[in-house]
Amino acid sequence: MDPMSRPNASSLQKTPGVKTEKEKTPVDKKKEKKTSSEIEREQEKERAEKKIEDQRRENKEQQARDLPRFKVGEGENEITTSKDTYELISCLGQGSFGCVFSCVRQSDKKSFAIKCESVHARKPMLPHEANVLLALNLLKSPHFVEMIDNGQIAGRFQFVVIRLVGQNLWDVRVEMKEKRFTLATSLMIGIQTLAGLRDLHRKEQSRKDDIESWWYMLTEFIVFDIPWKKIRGTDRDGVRAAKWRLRGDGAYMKMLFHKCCYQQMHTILLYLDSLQYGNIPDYDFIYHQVTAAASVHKAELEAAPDWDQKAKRYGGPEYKERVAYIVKELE
Ligand SMILES: Nc1ncnc2c1ncn2[C@@H]1O[C@H](COP(=O)(O)OP(=O)(O)OP(=O)(O)O)[C@@H](O)[C@H]1O
Repeated sequence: MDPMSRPNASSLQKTPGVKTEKEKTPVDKKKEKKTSSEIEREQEKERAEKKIEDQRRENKEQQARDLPRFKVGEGENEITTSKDTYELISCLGQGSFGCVFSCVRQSDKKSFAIKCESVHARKPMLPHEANVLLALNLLKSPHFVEMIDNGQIAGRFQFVVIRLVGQNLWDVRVEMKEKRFTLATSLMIGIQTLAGLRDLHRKEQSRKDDIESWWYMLTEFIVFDIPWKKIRGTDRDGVRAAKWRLRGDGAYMKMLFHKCCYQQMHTILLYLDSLQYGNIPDYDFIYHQVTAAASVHKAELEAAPDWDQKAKRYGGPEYKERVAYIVKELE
């Protein structure tokens, strides 16, 4: 034996946390002894998981290849429909299912946004979104962008051309000082998004659920340091559990809104919990709770929003009460 390879005292030293043969109990030994069918099952599971993962990756790569291969000044930077040609200018963002570009309509040089989705998307969303936009455009809702054109590049992607708007609220908020909105702006956003949901809910069934999501959005704006902020992302169950705690734990809810708006936000949540899935929520009641919160805390809803301090006052659409709830019109 080569003396260099002979085991020495140090190589036989026990690894911390690992039991020696002598220390192992019968249960430990049983655990170690996997039957061949158990090993096979495990290997099969691993192979199946890898296959799913590979398919997912391939599908994503395929989708990326389908979308416009855009590069400023070169690449694919024009999309033509039967109505017009749109020159792509820049990439505005990527959603969960495609990408959005700013573009210029060639006939009149007006700017728009163009939203594209691969025809290989696993759960196509754009056709549904286009239908919803069309219906909302018929209703002339000021809370949704106008869709002016749509089409498809065969085998590659489908697209809608919509009005170009400003940055999304998330990005606007991140750019704010302290990354948060003032109470007045938060409540004003609450009112506008509530009115938007009310318009949207003239096609839709999930009204209660949507208003509940709206409530959590507004809570994040008002409270800022929400308990589920740190667990956002992958841990959906953690977020759900933290949100549900608000329902059963009165003290927790009070603590969350200890600075302001407890009364009104609590009333809205109790009201939402009293609704059934198919009920049409009383949007005006919720609106009155938000305006009550503004008045109690002296938040001026007519003031210029945080992102537009040059404006003298808020210039967006106003919440209209007692709007007739026309469900039939779109059916
Ligand atoms: N009409 C538009 N005008 C200007 N920017 C837009 C417009 N539509 C979308 N964007 C930008 O593109 C980004 C992606 O939009 P998209 O609608 O695909 O996804 P999202 O609404 O952010 O998320 P999700 O994929 O969950 O719906 C938006 O966050 C926004 O910054």
